[in-house]
Formats: sequence, C-alpha cells, structure tokens
Amino acid sequence: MSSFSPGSARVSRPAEPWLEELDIFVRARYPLLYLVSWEEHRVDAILAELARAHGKALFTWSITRGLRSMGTSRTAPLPEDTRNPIDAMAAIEKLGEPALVVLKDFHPYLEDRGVVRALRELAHFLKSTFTTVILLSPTLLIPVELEKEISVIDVPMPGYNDLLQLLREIVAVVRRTNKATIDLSRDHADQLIKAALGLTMAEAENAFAKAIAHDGKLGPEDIKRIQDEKRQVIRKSGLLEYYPPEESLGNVGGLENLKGWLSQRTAAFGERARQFGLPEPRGLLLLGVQGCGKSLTAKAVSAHWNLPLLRLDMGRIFSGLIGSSEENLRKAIRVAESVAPVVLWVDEIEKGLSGVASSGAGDTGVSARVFGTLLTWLQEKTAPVFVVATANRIDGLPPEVLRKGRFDEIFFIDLPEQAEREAIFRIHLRRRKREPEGFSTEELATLTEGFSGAEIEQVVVAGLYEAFAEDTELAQRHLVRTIQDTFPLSVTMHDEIRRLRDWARGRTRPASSGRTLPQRAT
Ligand SMILES: Nc1ncnc2c1ncn2[C@@H]1O[C@H](COP(=O)(O)OP(=O)(O)OP(=O)(O)O)[C@@H](O)[C@H]1O
Repeated sequence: MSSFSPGSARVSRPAEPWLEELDIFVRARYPLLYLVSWEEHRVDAILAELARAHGKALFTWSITRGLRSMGTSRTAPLPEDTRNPIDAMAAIEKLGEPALVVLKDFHPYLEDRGVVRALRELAHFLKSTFTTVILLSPTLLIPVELEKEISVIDVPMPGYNDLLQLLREIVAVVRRTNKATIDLSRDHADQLIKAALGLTMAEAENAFAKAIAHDGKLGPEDIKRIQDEKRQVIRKSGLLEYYPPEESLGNVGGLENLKGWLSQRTAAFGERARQFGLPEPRGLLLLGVQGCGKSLTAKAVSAHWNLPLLRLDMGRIFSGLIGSSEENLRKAIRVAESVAPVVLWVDEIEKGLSGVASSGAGDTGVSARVFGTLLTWLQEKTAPVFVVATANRIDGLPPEVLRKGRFDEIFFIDLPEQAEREAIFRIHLRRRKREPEGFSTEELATLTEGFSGAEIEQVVVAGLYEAFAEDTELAQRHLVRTIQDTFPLSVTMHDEIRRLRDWARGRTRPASSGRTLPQRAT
C-alpha cells in the first residue's frame, strides 16, 4: 500500500450541483439568493472565489460591522455606518458596480416589515444590475412577501473532496512542523475521510486535531475515534441517531421475501451496478404488526450492506423542542446526505401526521408541508441514501406515500408463522448461548401461535429468569410455562391487526415467503 501524502491521492472532482446552481443564479442575475449553512467560513471562501470568477466586487454585511468591501479594487467610499439593515439596503443600491453582497445572519431582521419592504424594493432595483444579494444563515426564514423574490440553496455539508483537501493541509502542516507522525495508507486515509463525512469543516478539523493530540500521531486507530466524534455531533443535533453497522440479517427470523429482496441488492450501491444500468435503490416502506421485526430489519439492512444507519425520529421533528419542523427535516436530510452512502431509518413515519393532530401542538398545515418535503425528497433525491421507513399504523398515512417512485417496495410484516416462530426461537436461544437443538422448537412454535417476534424473545428471557431463580439450566418446561403465562398482543389487538391486514392486501407485498395475505385468517 502506498502511503498517503499531500497531493498523492487521485481524485476525480465530481461536479457539485449546488455550486453549479449558485453559479447559474449569479450568471442569470438573480437579485436575491438565500444560502442555508452553518459554515460561514467555508461559504465565505467559496463566495470570494465566485466573485473573482465573475469579475465582481464582494461585500459583506453584519449587524456588528455594517457593509464592508472585501476587496481592494473599490474606489467609491461606503457610508460611515450601515449597521442598520435599512441603511445597508440604501447603500447597496448605490454601489454602482457589479457585486456579490453577502448579508450574514440577516434572518432576525426579516421579522421587521420595514426591512422586508426595503429588501423587496432593492430586489426590484437589482434586477437591472449585475449585483446579487446573498443572505447567508444557518436557518431558513422567508417572509411571505419575499417568497417569490428569493431563491434558496441548501449548502450541503463538506463532501469527500473538501475533507480530503483538509486532511492534506493538516498532513502538510504536521510534516512541516514535525510535531506528530502520520501513519496512513491511502486506504486508511480514505476510511478516515469517510468517517468524517457528516461533520462541518470546523468539526472535522477539530476531530482530526483531537485525534493527533491524543497520541501524537494520525493513524488507522483514529478512524474509530473520528466515527465516535461524528456520533456525538449527530446526536447533538437531536434529530438523528447514529448506529454503526451491527445487526446481521441472520438475526432476523423468517421474512424470507424481504431478505431475498435485500440480498439481491447487496452490490446495488456500487459503481458496477451503475455501469450495468441499475438505478440506485431508493428505499423500503415496512408496514406491520408491532414487534415483528421492522426495527430489527432496518438495523440489519445497514449491517448487510455495510453502511452506517441514521435513525430519524419523526416525533422529534415535530416536537417543537428544537426549532421549526420544516427546518428540522431539512437539517436532518442535509446531514443524511453528507454521510451517504447511508441507510436512513425513518422510524414511525406515520407519527408526524397523527402526532401533530392528536397533541394539538400544531396545525395540520405544518405537518402536511413537512410530509410534502419528505415525499418530494424521497422522489427526487440523488445522493445514495437508502430510506427504510417503518409504520405500525395506517391511519393518517397519506396515500401519496404509497405512490410509485417514492419507495422501491412496500412490505407487510405480519405475525410470524410456524416455521418463522421456530427460526426466531432458535435465534434468541443462540443469542443467549443456548443450543436450540436442546429444545423442541417445533413444540414452542406451535404453542406460540399469534405471538410476535418480540414476544417470543420475551418468552426466552422470562424462561431464563425462571431457570436462574430455580438455580437450574434452562429447559423446555421453563419456556412452555412462560408461554402459558403470556397474553399476546394479537389477542388484545385482534381488531386492529385485522384492519391492518385488510389494508395491506393488494397494496403491499408480504415480507414472509409462501404467505398470501388474502387467505390468512385472523
Ligand atoms: N423476525 C424476528 N426475528 C428475530 N427477532 C425478532 C423478530 N421480530 C422481532 N424480534 C425481536 O423483537 C425485538 C423487537 O422487534 P422490533 O423492534 O424489530 O419490532 P418492530 O416491528 O419494529 O416493533 P415496533 O413497531 O413496536 O417498533 C427485536 O429487537 C428482536 O429481538
């Protein structure tokens, strides 16, 4: 393996769609743009390059400094104090030279009617000039009066090449100052960069610096350290949870159709699949009875394809605890795309709608808009984010979710049948270090008709407690006894499960093989 050194890695820089879009907007003389990003520093550098490429002057405005020229070419002086947003608008109108003007953190002032009006008038004025005003904020807030005037671009998190560049710079500094050792093969550098995907430039820089400070070197053992750092950062956002690939498909009992579908697509994210003409897999909707393995499958998909898993909690998107729901979803999507290829598990997708309705916490307009954003993204996304959405309930699930083009397939996960229950017993006995051959799993499966996978797991756990209390080894009788003491959900939720099955018929594909939904008695 050759070692990693600055400039040694071969990269083919892919076109970055958002930069192309920005370039086109500026070329087409759009008067007002809105860039959503936390990374002022990084965007500043990009805009400086853009201004240079277009031969325009660059100005920035902030509430603390007012309007400032960022170049040297300017001749006409700016007014003394332009910290007031309306004064700044007036000064921009008088610039008299083609320019990019960046308004930093301008969103709070968009709540002021006077400022909104001034910006609107400025936008009309700028249409006949070569100047573009760019609002740069970490959050999106557009008053209705400006909706038609402003074009929004979500700045994606740094991509592979940005992080590669950063790593090269760090390696160069370390080598120059001789303050630490670099022990990275090209493969390890690649893994290190992939581990940092999902971090902002500043976060990645900190993570690399921390890894070096820890033991005075940057090496393969730092990959895990960067992954941990990323997990922390993603957790801090409060919207997504990061799981490293862990569960295997072998831990999922039954669901043969679903497992077959997934296995067929194992290599589907690779370049070879693209060359072959296959589309990138988009996602799955798993609908089904509680406790029958939806979450387990989401985790197993990520492990099977060796991709990290991000769990998106729809409840939190709408909770109102962390910012506006729409902004939350956009943020979560941005993080997911930056970590791609990744599996995004949208847990309880139906919760968004029913949650808002039942809590009375918001109006259904918001939930419909958020859902709309999610569905549009599902349809249009180009980043390799494989979505596994799970749902327990069908009420409130809008019909658009089921429309073609959103998910590759919708699977219905029913209560497990005899052979599946046997398989689930075997899995959970083995997980607790018991040989399934020492038990009659056939008898256990027969006795647990109507039990979910989660309830079967509970039987094994409760049986272990019994045996432990008796100070003996786990035996068939312990399991049989706990089965007899269990009152499965399928009894208490009989009607609900029947409704779910009726609904699933004809709309979904059974996850288990040999199952035909219409014939199954409830
Ligand atoms: N098919 C299965 N094979 C093996 N274990 C299973 C299966 N189904 C469920 N289990 C066990 O039950 C646990 C809970 O199941 P899981 O959370 O995947 O169900 P779910 O369908 O997502 O339920 P919910 O809708 O309540 O979230 C799993 O962690 C696993 O241990």
